[in-house]
Amino acid sequence: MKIAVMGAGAVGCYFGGMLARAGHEVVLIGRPAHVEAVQRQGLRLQTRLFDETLSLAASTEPAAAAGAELLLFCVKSPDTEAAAQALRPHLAPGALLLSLQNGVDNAERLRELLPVQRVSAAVVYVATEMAGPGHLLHHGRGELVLEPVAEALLPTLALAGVPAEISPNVRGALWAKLILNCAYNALSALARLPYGELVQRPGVPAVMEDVVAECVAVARAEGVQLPADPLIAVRGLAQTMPGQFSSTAQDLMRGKPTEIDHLNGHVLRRGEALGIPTPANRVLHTLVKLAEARPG
Ligand SMILES: NC(=O)C1=CN([C@@H]2O[C@H](COP(=O)(O)OP(=O)(O)OC[C@H]3O[C@@H](n4cnc5c(N)ncnc54)[C@H](OP(=O)(O)O)[C@@H]3O)[C@@H](O)[C@H]2O)C=CC1
Ligand SMILES: CC(C)(CO)C(=O)C(=O)O
Repeated sequence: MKIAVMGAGAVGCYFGGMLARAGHEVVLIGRPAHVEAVQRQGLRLQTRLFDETLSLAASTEPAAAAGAELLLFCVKSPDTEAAAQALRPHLAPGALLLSLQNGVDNAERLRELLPVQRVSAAVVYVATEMAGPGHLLHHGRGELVLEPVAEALLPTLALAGVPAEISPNVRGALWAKLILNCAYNALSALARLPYGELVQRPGVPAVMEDVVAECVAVARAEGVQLPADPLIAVRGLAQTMPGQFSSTAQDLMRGKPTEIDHLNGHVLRRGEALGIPTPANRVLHTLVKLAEARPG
């Protein structure tokens, strides 16, 4: 299968790399530093189970997606519009596009922006990072939950070592992940603490409960069916990932823009539209925006 990855970063290089390793014709579309490294010396895929360097195509040009049957859309949520506009002229209408992104509305936005008939949101359960140009470091997991439109892809993913399942309630699963992000990401970023220490600090569990209650109220008003009790999931995350810093913390530490507008920011915008107060989410969103704007 010809596969294009838009956004050759931590998620794109992992899933694109796994598919290339299974023999598919994969092209990574990304920024010059990563692309040049992959062109020069291949993609190093350092996972928990193996450490291999793969030879695969890489380009800085969205035109490299021409002819792809499958697109993995893996940019951060604030980059969705720009990346989609760049891809738009090069997509075949019959292609299947998977949005491998956090946030709950990327697939919806892509359906409006792109001429492809099949778009599926993917809930991504993986921990990966770019250890350097052309070097992907995988810390664990790697499963996807997809919409029914992507069902035909399951055998291909399974053969590539990517466990995936189809859910009729991907929206609920995306919201469940959004609630974890709303509870942890901003607090971990602002306090610069990993989850295990964060939840030990006075006041933090109570703030998280307020954040979750607001998210649940907005989700219910949106007609979202949450698959499980979000508060139990939130309490569990610090136990399963005690050493983890949120992606928002990592972005701020690297001086990069965060996805906060699509996390707590999304909840507060939907809350405003639906007449549901979201003061805890609003404060966290504003504090992260202030931290993001701090020079250096
Ligand atoms: N990393 C993880 O473990 C997980 C991430 N996610 C989600 O997956 C999504 C992707 O995250 P992640 O892979 O970590 O992010 P990264 O920043 O590592 O990767 C995205 C890459 O795409 C590049 N990019 C952005 N726009 C374009 C463009 N128009 N053309 C070419 N390249 C572009 C970025 O460059 P630049 O930085 O220069 O803009 C960056 O290199 C996010 O929504 C994230 O929340 C979900 C679960 C786990
Ligand atoms: C689930 C969580 C909170 C894990 O770190 C995450 O998705 C993130 O950091 O963005």
